[in-house]
Amino acid sequence: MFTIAKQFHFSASHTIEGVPDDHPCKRLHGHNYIVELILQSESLNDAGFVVDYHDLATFKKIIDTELDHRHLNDVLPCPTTAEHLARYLYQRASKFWPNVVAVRISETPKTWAEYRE
Ligand SMILES: Nc1nc2c(c(=O)[nH]1)N=C([C@H](O)[C@H](O)COP(=O)(O)OP(=O)(O)OP(=O)(O)O)CN2
Ligand SMILES: [Zn+2]
Repeated sequence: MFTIAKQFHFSASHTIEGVPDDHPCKRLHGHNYIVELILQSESLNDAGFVVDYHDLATFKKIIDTELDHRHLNDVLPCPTTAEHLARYLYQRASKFWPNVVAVRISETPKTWAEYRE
């Protein structure tokens, strides 16, 4: 099995509503998010790729258009946690690349959340 991954970046603000009032994430704040898109395949195409990294430019466009420099609470129809964001982007990506296996989101250098089916 071959696995590839590519990182993408965006900046956005959010609040998390479902936490106690004294939780810092209830306050308006932002992150420089890192998104990792992970794809797998048992075979390679004629060029020797799972997917050409260049073809993932469509995913960058989705992130830039839908998430970058936005308030995530206005975008996602669910809590704006890293977990939900990972699932949202997995579902967007898997429409274009059926061999997406996971999306991983980092809000800080010390944390990540991943969605895979
Ligand atoms: N399981 C989750 N926990 C938290 C999420 C999340 O999306 N999923 N999000 C947040 C905050 O939005 C933000 O990411 C802060 O995280 P935290 O690691 O607490 O960041 P800090 O820089 O404050 O961490 P230090 O403890 O200072 O290292 C919170 N939890
Ligand atoms: Zn946050």
